Amino acid sequence: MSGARAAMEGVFAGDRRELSELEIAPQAALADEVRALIEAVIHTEVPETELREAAAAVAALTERLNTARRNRPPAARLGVNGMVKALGSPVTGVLNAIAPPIDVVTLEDGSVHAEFTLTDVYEGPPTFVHGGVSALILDHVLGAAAAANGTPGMTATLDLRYRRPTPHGVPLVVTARTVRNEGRKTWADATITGPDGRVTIEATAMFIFPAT
Ligand SMILES: CCCCCCCCCCCCCC(=O)SCCNC(=O)CCNC(=O)[C@H](O)C(C)(C)COP(=O)(O)OP(=O)(O)OC[C@H]1O[C@@H](n2cnc3c(N)ncnc32)[C@H](O)[C@@H]1OP(=O)(O)O
Repeated sequence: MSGARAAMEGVFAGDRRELSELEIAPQAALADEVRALIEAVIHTEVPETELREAAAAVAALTERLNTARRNRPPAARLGVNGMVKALGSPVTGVLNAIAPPIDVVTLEDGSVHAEFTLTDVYEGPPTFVHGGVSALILDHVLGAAAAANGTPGMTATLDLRYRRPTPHGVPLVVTARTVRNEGRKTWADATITGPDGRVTIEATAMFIFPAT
């Protein structure tokens, strides 16, 4: 079995250490603090001596956390369809400080939906979200829609149409749905919508369940 096929099998099978909600909470709280730290590092104007002290303090913390490590990011069976959620996902992972994180829900009609706000940590052009960050989020929700359809796959193609800039610091909506499946291939469509109700990005992707 190739790495890709094994990864897809893992979407539905529990092949990772699974944490309970009680185990997740304190580690998610730590990730929240690190998220705030990332923002503070970008915006701080404290003097150089304080920056050096802060760097040493963070290095000491990292060393402390590394005294007991897992060899893979953990998962939790909190999703629908018996799907396992990757707690370290850069989009939805509550344990990943670089994830916003976005809470993606599956609706009764099989589409997936999330409401979220991105801070200027994800800025590309001034005041707007980086296009690559939007692509990351869209790839994820498109993949989640394919998985929610019972047909997960690796992203084979991802097409984006950036219709207008996506602002940060305001509520955004992302939705995705599976539109077609043929054998190992699944197609899905998605949009990101701004607070004025206008679509900022349209996306379509094709996912392939690996042969081997
Ligand atoms: C822990 C769990 C968490 C769960 C969370 C759930 C949500 C997760 C959301 C995460 C979302 C994030 C997701 C991610 O980030 S996935 C990461 C990004 N994607 C990749 O890295 C994919 C890399 N590529 C591959 O692994 C393989 O090439 C794949 C699997 C895609 C195909 O390799 P395979 O060996 O199986 O294919 P085949 O050669 O037998 O060809 C079969 C057919 O497909 C056609 N074809 C092939 N490639 C392409 C292409 N690129 N465009 C168009 N067509 C293509 C080909 O012509 C043929 O067509 P036909 O002749 O039959 O007509």
